[in-house]
Amino acid sequence: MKLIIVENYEEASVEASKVMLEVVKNNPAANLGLATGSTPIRMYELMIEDHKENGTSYKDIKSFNLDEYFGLEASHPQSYHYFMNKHLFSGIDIKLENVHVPNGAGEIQESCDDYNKLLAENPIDIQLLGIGSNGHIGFNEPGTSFDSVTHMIELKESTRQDNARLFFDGKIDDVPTHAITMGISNIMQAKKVLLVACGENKAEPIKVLVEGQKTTDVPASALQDHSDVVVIVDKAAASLLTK
Ligand SMILES: N[C@@H]1[C@@H](O)[C@H](O)[C@@H](COP(=O)(O)O)O[C@@H]1O
Repeated sequence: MKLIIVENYEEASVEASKVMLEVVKNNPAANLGLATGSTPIRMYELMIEDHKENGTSYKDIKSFNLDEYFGLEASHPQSYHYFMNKHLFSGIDIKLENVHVPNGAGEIQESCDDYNKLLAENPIDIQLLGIGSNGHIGFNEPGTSFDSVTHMIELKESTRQDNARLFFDGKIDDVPTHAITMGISNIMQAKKVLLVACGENKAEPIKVLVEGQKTTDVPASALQDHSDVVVIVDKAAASLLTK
């Protein structure tokens, strides 16, 4: 695991965009595993700036998002599909037919099976991850099996609170109770993983990921077994690291 500790969110975003852009520049037909949440927003802005200034093209890139709220259509302003269009896809030249987000508004088993098939056919070159304050990756909440593939999950109260605060004007009742997420086994199959975490509320799960024992209580700790992981954290998220 390569750990990069930087001063703040802006520096973390700059470092993360360098890692993503290196993959895209080396392989203009790469398969990108993408993430939502507040953390990647600035990194996506930097990718758009690079596309406009340097002409990096995404015309042969395919994208595969980690997760989607269950019950929200892609057109819903709080859906992760909508988030991706707003924060990244509308600013680059990716083809919309090459964009993939789990279907949160379809029949559950069919949506999960379709996504697993898609991932099996399109190996991911780099998987971007944030981390939940309880250590979740994607929406794989504590207790999820490391063998899991794309599945439906019930969100923890703390996760719904975190996401209500950041995206739903604090209204927890508006946050869906379930989501469809890539499983931990899908994530582990990516050739490279880039995890970015900023802020004090990420310090506990980052400590377990970097220095702790692998445990399903902190799903991100599964990454200890991946051979190519880059973890970028700001000082606050690194504040409990001792080694
Ligand atoms: N499903 C997403 C995760 O993929 C993301 O990593 C997490 C952290 O979000 P933030 O970056 O806003 O802290 O939020 C959500 O739960």
